[in-house]
Amino acid sequence: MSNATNNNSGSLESKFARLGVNNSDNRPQTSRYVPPHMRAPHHQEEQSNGRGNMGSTWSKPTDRAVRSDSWQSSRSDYGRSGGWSDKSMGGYSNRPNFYERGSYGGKYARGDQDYVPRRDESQGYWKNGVHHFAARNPRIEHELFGAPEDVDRQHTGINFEKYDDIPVEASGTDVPEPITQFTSPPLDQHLLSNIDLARYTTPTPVQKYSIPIVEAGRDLMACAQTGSGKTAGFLFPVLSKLFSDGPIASAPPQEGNRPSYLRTKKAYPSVIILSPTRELTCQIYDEARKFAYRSWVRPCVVYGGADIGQQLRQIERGCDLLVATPGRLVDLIERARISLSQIKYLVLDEADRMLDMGFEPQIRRIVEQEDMPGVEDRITLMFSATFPRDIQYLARDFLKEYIFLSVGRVGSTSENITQKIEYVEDEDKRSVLLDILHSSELTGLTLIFVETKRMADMLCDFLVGQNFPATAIHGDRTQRERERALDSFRNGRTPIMVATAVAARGLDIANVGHVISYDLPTDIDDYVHRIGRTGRAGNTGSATAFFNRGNKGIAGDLIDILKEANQEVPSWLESIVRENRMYSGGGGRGGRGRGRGGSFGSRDFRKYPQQQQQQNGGDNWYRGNGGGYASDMYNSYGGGYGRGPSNTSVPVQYQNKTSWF
Ligand SMILES: Nc1ncnc2c1ncn2[C@@H]1O[C@H](COP(=O)(O)OP(=O)(O)OP(=O)(O)O)[C@@H](O)[C@H]1O
Repeated sequence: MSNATNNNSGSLESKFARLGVNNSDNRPQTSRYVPPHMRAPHHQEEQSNGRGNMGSTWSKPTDRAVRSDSWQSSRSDYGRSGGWSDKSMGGYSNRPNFYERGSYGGKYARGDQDYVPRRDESQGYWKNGVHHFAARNPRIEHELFGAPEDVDRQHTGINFEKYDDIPVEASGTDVPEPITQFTSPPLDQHLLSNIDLARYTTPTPVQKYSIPIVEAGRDLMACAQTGSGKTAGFLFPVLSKLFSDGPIASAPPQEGNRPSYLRTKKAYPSVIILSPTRELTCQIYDEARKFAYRSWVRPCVVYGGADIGQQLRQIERGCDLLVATPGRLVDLIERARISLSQIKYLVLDEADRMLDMGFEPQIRRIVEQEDMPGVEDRITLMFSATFPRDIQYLARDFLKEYIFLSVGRVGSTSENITQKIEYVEDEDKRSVLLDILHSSELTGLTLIFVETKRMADMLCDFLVGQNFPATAIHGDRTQRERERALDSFRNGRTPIMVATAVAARGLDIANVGHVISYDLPTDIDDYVHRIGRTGRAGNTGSATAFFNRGNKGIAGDLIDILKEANQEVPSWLESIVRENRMYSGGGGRGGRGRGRGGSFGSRDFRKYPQQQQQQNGGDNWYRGNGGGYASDMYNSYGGGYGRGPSNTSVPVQYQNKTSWF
């Protein structure tokens, strides 16, 4: 213990010295550490002197186009009661206005099964087995694909090619050969033209494998590092097939003998993509719009917290690909506005998070209890950077003969992210944070993760009070506030955002240079996703975590993650883990052990024979129904989830984290 403390105090004191702290100001010192905002008394004066320069080395993100409007005045959207004149009124300015012209109704409007009409001028259509494309539209193209020099678009970074060095493992029967280029063998020509517009030149490893797997009609569970292109990994093969095959030929079921004026306009999408958070759902929708540009496929989006009337009007005009959060989708099904009877592709993105958030009943209802075709008659895809074992239950029920694809170690972080763990006591966190924010090394946007909504508010207020341009995003803010916050972060008006786990998954924001885990999560997978908001698409980024004894449950997993990504492991962290082990009698870790072994491996549970599962002892939750989902990857769990052998019906207990964020 003393070892850890000493190491830490050493580092704090050296910081202290480095910063030239003047101790003679006789301020009451509640801590040995002196916050930067208290160090130089004249500092505040500088700040109040007009715009100043924030009185620090803090500078506007250098590589970002600086808006001509007052940076100071747009320091934060926080606490404002309105006055936002932003035309988009939200973070997704490239989302279409749902009241676009040209409503032509849904797919079967003319009773012609092979006719998907054009719904607006940017929409193509399908007729007599031929895909007719809409004319190109420079305005929409700019809105969807931006310009090459746009700073708020993700550009591939220097390490993009290095993705190819990551080992890939694909298990299952008859795994199709990966492709090497989008053009060999080629994806649908129209999709290729949209990929060109998006300026993608080479597929990432997950795309190289997922494209032929899905095109071969196989189910897939894919796990690849954050920021490595999983979204296109499922969108490309699905859209390519839809573009070349056209709409499903079968007619939707009739609505009985109800008179036409009583019939609701029901949508019959071919693709459903479920995702856990509203922001991620919108982001996937934006990607779908890009790659479905000018085609017959019309993407739509529905998510909670937004006006359902508007979403219904959008769907009424035709919906071939629906991106949805589970709760809102159930709502629309109950209102008989969506039928799942024509679903050909079901995608579950970040499925593990959906379980964490307590969405399992809704997901099971959508997939098993409505009119969705059964597992044999649809293609089901699951994508995430982490696959904790709970998700295997869903896989067992939702997927058939699936291929398990792991790009790199399941749940590992990208080496593009430089990780640093700092020992910081709770009472020192604000000061250390200010230090980091004042550091001249900081470039780009900074995302700060905290555990509670209250803390997000408090920390944001504190930062704004310190003249930092900050905003916050969490589940207690209205959807509109969330979108505004994201928007002002994304475009650099408030280059600091304090967030709860609501922003942890999937969000792809260009130029996030630094992720700070102000509070560490209790689950290592959450840590992996959070830091994955930086270092995306081959770019580099840094992540700093504040660790103290309250986080010791995650220490062992943290060390594994650091070692795997070739990061420096602080000696005090190793001491804490050793101490933990001694304290717990040499047993496993206190937290969610990952049971890693070897330098590379997968978690395809089907690969582990039943006998081996039993040998792992205490956690043999396999099902005796021929599946054999082993748990040896999690052998440090130490039970608690015990699922008796062969078809017992002990309910699985999922930790519901919804209230946390
Ligand atoms: N083949 C490609 N070439 C260039 N850029 C790509 C390619 N595929 C994806 N990208 C870009 O990489 C970024 C990250 O992609 P994406 O958001 O799909 O990652 P992800 O693996 O889903 O991450 P997460 O696990 O955080 O959800 C996006 O900005 C996307 O536009």
